[in-house]
Order: sequence, then structure tokens, then C-alpha cells
Amino acid sequence: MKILVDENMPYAQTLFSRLGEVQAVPGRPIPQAALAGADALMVRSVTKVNADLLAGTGVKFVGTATAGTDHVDDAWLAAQGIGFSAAPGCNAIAVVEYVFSALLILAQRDGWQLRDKTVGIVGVGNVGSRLQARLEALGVKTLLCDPPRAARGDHGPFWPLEKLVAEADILTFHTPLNKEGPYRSRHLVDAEVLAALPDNRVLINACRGAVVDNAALLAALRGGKALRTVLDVWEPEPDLSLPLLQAVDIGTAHIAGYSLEGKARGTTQVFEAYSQFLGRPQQVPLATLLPVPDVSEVTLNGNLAANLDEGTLLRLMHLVYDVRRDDAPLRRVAGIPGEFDKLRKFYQERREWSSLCIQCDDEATAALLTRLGFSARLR
Ligand SMILES: NC(=O)C1=CN([C@@H]2O[C@H](COP(=O)(O)OP(=O)(O)OC[C@H]3O[C@@H](n4cnc5c(N)ncnc54)[C@H](O)[C@@H]3O)[C@@H](O)[C@H]2O)C=CC1
Ligand SMILES: O=C(O)C(=O)[C@H](O)COP(=O)(O)O
Repeated sequence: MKILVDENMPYAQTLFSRLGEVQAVPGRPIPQAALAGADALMVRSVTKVNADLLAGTGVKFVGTATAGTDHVDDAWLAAQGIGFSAAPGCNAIAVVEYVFSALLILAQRDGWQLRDKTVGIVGVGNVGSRLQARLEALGVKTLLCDPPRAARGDHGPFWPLEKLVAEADILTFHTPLNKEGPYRSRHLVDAEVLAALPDNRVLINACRGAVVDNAALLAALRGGKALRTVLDVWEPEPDLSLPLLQAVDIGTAHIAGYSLEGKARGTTQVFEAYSQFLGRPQQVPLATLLPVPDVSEVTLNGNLAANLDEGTLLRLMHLVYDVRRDDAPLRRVAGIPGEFDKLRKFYQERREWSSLCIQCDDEATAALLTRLGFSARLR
């Protein structure tokens, strides 16, 4: 059995070789010749999976080690009887930690406190709900917008986007890219929404580039719109607009979800799905794959639970991940053909906050840090 895997999928060789012969290939584009004789294909978001790629091949299963699935024509796969699995939630924590880092950097730069702000979360799934939980732990007010969940009667409250645009200081987008249908999210942020946004707000897009109309955003920023902007995703990728990159406050190469834990979960989720598909179910505990982090333990002195100051939180967070390490390289190489993908392929190892164990003096501080996503213990 021949299993093709994207070369940017850590641990794929180790795991999938338990099931068959593994060949690692580039994902953008997949070399067509490699598909000859392949039984299964494991991709990332850069590969368009559709009839053009797979018609006439023997591929019987496709896995994508990603949360988003807009690159996959799942209706066509189903019609062909080809099995399919994504990796829902695999990298949600990484995206949340990216958003926190960006927000606390902007807060420090502009002299405000996150605790004094209202954060509007658009798309309250794996990423959005984890973001809300951590913001809540810090005492930050949130407003949620998720029409599909509202229609299902899920516990909210959920509000229309217009309310978030009018009232939230920070708007952060975590929806799938729905190109059509009742919950269309393509250009959810368009010229009209941008015009309606009051001055001095923060806009974050860490879901899919086209959720924000990039041309309209550039026009607004060029027109003097007072808006702090954080973009991890672009319309289009990899050929993003250089003027837009220059105009945003933080810009990164679609790496918000790129923690080692997030990528490893992506691989293990599709591996488990494929082994299930083959009738040979196997589970892979994440801890058996991950290396020891560079920094694994620090001590925090004193009782900080009552009012954990945001400067301390920023220092703790940035012992693990600081989004500026990804902003600077993109600005250096954007516009050079191939470099956007190279930044992603040779991504410096990044861990999640849970990899840092914080020793604390008291239980309340340890409990707060745990709710925020760190590992914490009493000393
Ligand atoms: N930048 C990056 O590295 C990453 C980007 N992503 C992107 O972020 C998206 C969200 O990720 P998850 O939370 O894991 O997905 P999810 O599927 O768990 O949650 C998405 C939520 O958005 C809601 N939604 C759908 N259409 C909407 C609309 N028009 N308006 C408001 N809400 C809407 C859904 O009901 C759902 O609750 C993914 O689809 C993916 O495209 C995900 C992980 C990493
Ligand atoms: O999971 C998703 O959805 C993402 O956006 C991934 O972080 C994208 O990573 P690649 O699959 O493009 O490496």
C-alpha cells in the first residue's frame, strides 16, 4: 500500500509507515506522477483536493491534517466513495495563543489593558470557544457571533455581526471560509463593515484570508482608517499584497496554528482516522511523540491570582511564543517567489503554553494559570 504524505507533516513518516509504504511530497503543487499507484493521500491546506487532482487515480482515502477544509471538494470525494477525514481542533490552542500574543503586544504598544476591552469573537468553534474561555479566565468581556450555532439553539448568547462591529473594541475572526450558502463568510469584512467600524479598534484575521476583503482593507487603511490590524492569512496566498503587509501592525505567513503540538495532533488525527478506515484502529498519545521543550519550568513568586498583571502574563506567554518572531521574517522576504512557503516549511519549533510548568506559591495563582492554559503546580 502506498501512502502519499505532505512533506510538511511532522511524524507522518513514523506513523504512516505502520500502515504501508510512505512517500513524502511537496504540497503546492503535488507532483501528479507521485499519485500513480497511491492508495491514500495526506495533505495540508495548500493542496487543492478535487477531481482535477484525483480523477482516474486509485486514491481511496484523503486526510487533511488541518482544521479548515475549504481546499477539499468533500462532496466530490463522497460521490466517488473516497474516504475523507480532517483534523478538527488540532491547532485551535496555537491560534488562541497567537491571538493573545498579538493582543498583549498591541496593548503594551498603545498603552491599554486587555481587561478593559470587549473582544468580539466571530466563529465560536474550536478556536473561538477556547479563546473565549481564556479571555473569561482573565476577566475580559466577550461578545460572540456564530449564526450557525445560534440557529442550532446552542448556549450563547450569540449576537449579529453588526452588534460586534458597533460595540467590540477587538474583532477577531475564526470562521471557516464558506464561499456561498446561508453562512457565507467570504468577505464577511467588506468595505461596508470597515466603514462602520468606529476608530481605534483592533481587527484580527487568523482564519482564512478571503474572510476579509483584502482590497477593501487596504483601501480603508490607505484612506487613514484608524484601525490596528493583525493578519495571519491573506487574499490570496502565497502572493499576498505587499502594500497591505506594510499597512498592517502584525503580519505573519499563515502560521497561527503552527505549534508543534498542533501539527502533531493534526498528523495523529488523520493517522487514527485512516487506520480506522482500514479496519486497523490505532491510537497515538501525543506525549509519546513530542520532545522536551527548550524552556520547561519557571517560578512565579507571590500571590498574583487576585490581579494577574498583564505585563507578567506577557512575559510568561513570551517565554513560550512571541508573534513578533513571525512578523519580522515575513516582512523581510515577502514578494520573493517561494519565500512565503519556505517560512512555513522551515518553521522554527514553537510550543504551546502548556509546555511551560509554572511553580507557584499559592493555589489560586496556580488555578488561574491553569485556566489560562499553562501547566502550573504548587512549590
Ligand atoms: N491561521 C491558521 O493557522 C489556522 C486557521 N484556521 C481557520 O480557522 C477556522 C476556524 O477554526 P476552528 O475554530 O477550528 O473551526 P470550527 O469549525 O471548530 O469553528 C468554526 C465556527 O465558525 C462558525 N461559523 C461558520 N460560518 C460562520 C459565519 N458566517 N459567521 C460566524 N460564524 C460562522 C461555525 O458555526 C463554527 O462554530 C478554520 O475553518 C480554518 O479555516 C484554523 C486553524 C489554524
Ligand atoms: O488547520 C488549518 O486550517 C490551517 O490553517 C493550518 O494551520 C494551515 O497549515 P498548512 O496546512 O497550510 O500547513
